[in-house]
Amino acid sequence: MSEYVLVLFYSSGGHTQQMAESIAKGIESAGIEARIRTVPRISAQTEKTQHEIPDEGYLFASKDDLAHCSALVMGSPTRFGNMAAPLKYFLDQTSDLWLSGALVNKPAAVFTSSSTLHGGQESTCLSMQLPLLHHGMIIVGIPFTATGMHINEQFTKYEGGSPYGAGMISHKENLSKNEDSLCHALGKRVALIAKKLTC
Ligand SMILES: Cc1cc2nc3c(=O)[nH]c(=O)nc-3n(C[C@H](O)[C@H](O)[C@H](O)COP(=O)(O)O)c2cc1C
Repeated sequence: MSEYVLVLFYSSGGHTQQMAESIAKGIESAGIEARIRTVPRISAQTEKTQHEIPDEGYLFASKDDLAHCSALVMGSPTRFGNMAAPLKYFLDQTSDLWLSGALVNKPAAVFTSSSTLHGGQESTCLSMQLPLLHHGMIIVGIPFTATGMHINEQFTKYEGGSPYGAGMISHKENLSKNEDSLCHALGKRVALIAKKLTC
């Protein structure tokens, strides 16, 4: 079976998706396939349901995508300081993987995009790590030695990115240079750790 890192994200406005794509480039720079998958919006019983295959964009993740990955990088917009419900809904259907220990000892990292600097990026990253810890995954962060995390830059910048995970402040259209560099670094780091753990 081929080795891949699953980049699992939800995005309604495209910012978190940009991060997922940058992280995927970092993963592939380490010589492992990045499999990008999203999750459907949640709809109430009274609303129309979505097709199994989305009309556009990335495929929806299956539980098999998660069960067989070598590592996971998971991202969501910040929603009231926490992950968005569609991603949580996907995770809430993974009890069987928890019971079988399918994700135990696999590396995992998180990322988020929020509209403001103090809008809860860190609480979102930390709370996204909780279910992954329950699954027995090994949490990977971003060291301060990474370009864009240097202490002088952290003191002055109005950008996302922390030791807890990659971040993007979405008042602007695109990832800044530092944010992009931290997404890339996180993807590469997770992929390199996955390689070391599997060989
Ligand atoms: C219901 C809701 C809650 C949100 N909560 C926060 C928040 O707590 N802090 C914040 O800075 N931005 C918040 N936002 C803004 C989004 O985090 C931000 O626009 C994000 O970049 C969207 O990502 P996307 O383009 O990938 O969907 C919220 C947006 C929505 C719709």
